[in-house]
Amino acid sequence: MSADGQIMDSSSRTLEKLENKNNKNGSVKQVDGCVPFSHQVAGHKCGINNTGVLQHPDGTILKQLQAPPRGPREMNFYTQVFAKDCTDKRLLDLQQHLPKFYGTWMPRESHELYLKLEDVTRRFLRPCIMDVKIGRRSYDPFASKEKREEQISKYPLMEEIGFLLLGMRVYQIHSDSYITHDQFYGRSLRKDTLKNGLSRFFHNGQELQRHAVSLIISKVRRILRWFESQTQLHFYASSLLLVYEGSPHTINTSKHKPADPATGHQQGEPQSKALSFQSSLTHSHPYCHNIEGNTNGKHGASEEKKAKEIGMGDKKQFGQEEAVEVKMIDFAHVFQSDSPDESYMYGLRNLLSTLEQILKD
Ligand SMILES: Nc1ncnc2c1ncn2[C@@H]1O[C@H](COP(=O)(O)OP(=O)(O)OP(=O)(O)O)[C@@H](O)[C@H]1O
Ligand SMILES: O=P(O)(O)O[C@@H]1[C@H](O)[C@H](O)[C@@H](OP(=O)(O)O)[C@H](OP(=O)(O)O)[C@H]1O
Repeated sequence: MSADGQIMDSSSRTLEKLENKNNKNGSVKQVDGCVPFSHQVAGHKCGINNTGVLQHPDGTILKQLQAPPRGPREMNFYTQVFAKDCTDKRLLDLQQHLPKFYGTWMPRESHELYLKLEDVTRRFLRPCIMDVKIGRRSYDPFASKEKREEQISKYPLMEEIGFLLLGMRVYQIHSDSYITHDQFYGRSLRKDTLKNGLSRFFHNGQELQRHAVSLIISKVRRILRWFESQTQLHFYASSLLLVYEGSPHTINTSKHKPADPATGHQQGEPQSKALSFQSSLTHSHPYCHNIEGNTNGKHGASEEKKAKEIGMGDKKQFGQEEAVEVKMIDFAHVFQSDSPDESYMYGLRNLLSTLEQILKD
């Protein structure tokens, strides 16, 4: 559902309205069937219980508009790129690198606005997810001195490295659980530990998922090509969301396709070729700080449930392309320009060369 309306300043009150406080039984009452999105690995957390991004019952995700100017800027960006009458070839080309945008959404009893977006993790059974901030500066040209200093102090190496791991979640085959790393893990990485730090994202506890690395490299290269072809936009403090399938299960082309939340029409689906990520072992890394509970039983069942929900039957099959996803997200600081976005491209190139190094080892 789309909702026109005045853009409101975002605040922690929103989710209090959206998701009424715990009732006497301790359970959380949801409004409009929306629940906290379980695959968020970074970003602002707002509302009660520190909930951040929400998931709509139709499978899309809802990102609350941030306070102006950030929220309206992000909304305008999505609106411009996905405008039905858009004829700008560069923007049309950009669409494939973004989550699909389904307009704005408003809870029934609130005037708070949300962006309604494709869930990039949706088709995966056990999505391994990483959020990487790209660029040499994580503040925009209009940032105050304080903001600049604050951002620089968080990761002084940003200028030299050009990217920062903000968070990740990696499925571990043996334990049927996820390892997570937060922004402090990313900030702990130095030039000499960056490659191993990044490689943790591709390690399932048994082996390095080399195939996922190379598929992600090709998708990042495509995004780089888009940047090389355009001079009209500059992206600051924007991220790449990298996703690959952590489940060892493959296969079974579905007869049923998930519905497109915008149209109710069925969406495209993964093709039929099986994919197995096979590779050699890498070293373990000292920064692992959190292992999410064993997923046996609970998550095993939810994997099956999800497979059914997304119409994949008991198992899932990916073509090469569909086995990974790389999308640009977080557009609160995108500005018009008339020159190439050298800072973002620097970050992409360094990310690519670090990924290539991982493959060479
Ligand atoms: N379209 C999407 N599909 C799946 N997950 C998403 C999507 N958009 C965002 N997320 C999840 O939500 C997190 C936060 O998103 P995003 O970076 O847009 O929020 P933010 O609050 O603006 O971030 P920041 O605090 O870095 O500015 C991401 O790290 C990712 O885990
Ligand atoms: O990673 P952390 O420590 O959570 O820091 C936040 C992160 O750098 C966000 O990217 C930034 O939002 P912007 O990119 O939109 O500036 C936010 O600024 P904020 O505190 O001003 O919201 C920071 O607090």
